[in-house]
This record gives sequence, structure tokens and C-alpha cells, in this order.
Amino acid sequence: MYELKERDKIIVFTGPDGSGRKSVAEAVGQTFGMEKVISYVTRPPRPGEVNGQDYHFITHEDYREMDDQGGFLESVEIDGDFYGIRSLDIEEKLNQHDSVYLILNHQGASILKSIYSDKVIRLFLYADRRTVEDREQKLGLPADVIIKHLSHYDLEMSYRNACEHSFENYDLGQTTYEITNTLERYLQRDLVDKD
Ligand SMILES: Nc1ncnc2c1ncn2[C@@H]1O[C@H](COP(=O)(O)OP(=O)(O)OP(=O)(O)O)[C@@H](O)[C@H]1O
Ligand SMILES: Nc1nc2c(ncn2[C@@H]2O[C@H](COP(=O)(O)O)[C@@H](O)[C@H]2O)c(=O)[nH]1
Repeated sequence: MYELKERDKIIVFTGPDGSGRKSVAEAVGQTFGMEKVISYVTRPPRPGEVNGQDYHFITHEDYREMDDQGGFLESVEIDGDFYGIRSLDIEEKLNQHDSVYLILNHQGASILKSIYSDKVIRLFLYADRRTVEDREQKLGLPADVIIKHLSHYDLEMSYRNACEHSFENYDLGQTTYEITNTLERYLQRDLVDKD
């Protein structure tokens, strides 16, 4: 396990699919100059997804090989595919920055918390089921993907109280503002509040 520095923080965005984790994480990441740790996944890319940006898309064989070599800090199976975060990626990014962010389901969030305890801040985002379904339809996700995502909705929602902070996300600007203020307390970058 990589030994974290005093100031290091790992920010985990979690919550149901379609709650807006990616949108908020990207905005907040830019504000704080935080880099995203990109997951490895065995599922094929969806239209518009870019290898190395959204995920590292790899074969089941390559994933198994990396896993056998102890390459993953956390690894989970979701709907028949494997998703994992490589230990080396966290190490390399934290060598360059004091904080990184990840977007994980509740299992991944829980594993990271159990490894790095108070270095991990879990931010739970949510919106009601109908809203996340509408968003995913507007985004053009295939129907079978939306059905899979919605099948996890209740379980992901039940993780809310375990997280350090939770935010309903209906107004993207407002959510981003609230999360920025919350993270500033941990990251202490002396951001000026212009509102
Ligand atoms: N507050 C909001 N109001 C309206 N649309 C939003 C809001 N937040 C996010 N969205 C939109 O909802 C869609 C899903 O958002 P996003 O991809 O950020 O969610 P996610 O939680 O990362 O889900 P997924 O894992 O399915 O990508 C995107 O089209 C995004 O632009
Ligand atoms: N525990 C982990 N969860 C991950 C990881 N990478 C992504 N995810 C989450 O999986 C679901 C499904 O994602 P999709 O892109 O296939 O729809 C979603 O909630 C992601 O946030 C990971 O490395 N570990």
C-alpha cells in the first residue's frame, strides 16, 4: 500500500449513475487543479467514450493479468464486467499533486475508505430516480445500459449516510458551488468566494 503524505487527499464522487458525478467532478477538479484517476474496465467503449479519458478499456485477459500481479488497489465486478483502480496510478498522481479524484460505485468508495481512512472524502451525489432516468435518456445511453443503471439505484442510494458529505444535484452550478466550498475546508487552497 502506498504511504500517503500528510496533505494528501483522495476525493471520491459516488452516488447513483446519472446523478451528475462526472459533470460536477470535472468542474471541481478544474477549480482545485485535481487530476482524475482513470479506471480500467473490461466493457467496450460506448459511443463518444474515449480510451484513456473516460476509462482505460482493456480485455478480460489483460485485466486478469494485471489483477494477478496485484496491480489493482480496488477491483469490482458490475453486471459481468470488471472495473478497477491501479495502485500505481494513484501513487504517480499523488507524487505530482496533493489531491486526486475518482468516480466509483459504493463498493469502490468503501474499499478506498477502508484502506486510506481519513485521507478519503466521499462525496455522495443524488437526484430522484425519474430525473436520473431522464438525464440518461437525453444523454442517449442505450436502453439496456439505463436499465442496468436503474437496477442499482436503490443500493447506491442506501450508501448515502455512510459518506462524509451528500448533495442533491438538480442545479449543477449550485451543487458545484457547494462542493467547492466543502472541499476548500479540506484542501485549503485559499479560494476567494466571489459570490
Ligand atoms: N444538475 C443537473 N441538471 C441537469 N442535468 C444534469 C445535472 N447534472 C448532470 N446533468 C447531466 O446528466 C447527465 C449525467 O451526468 P453525469 O454523466 O455527470 O452523471 P454520472 O453520475 O457521472 O453518471 P454516469 O456514470 O452514468 O455517467 C449528463 O448529461 C449531465 O450533463
Ligand atoms: N468500484 C468501482 N466503480 C467504478 C470504477 N469505475 C467506474 N465505476 C462505477 O461503475 C459504475 C458503472 O459504470 P459505467 O461507466 O459502466 O456505466 C458507475 O457507477 C461508475 O462510477 C472503478 O474503478 N471501481
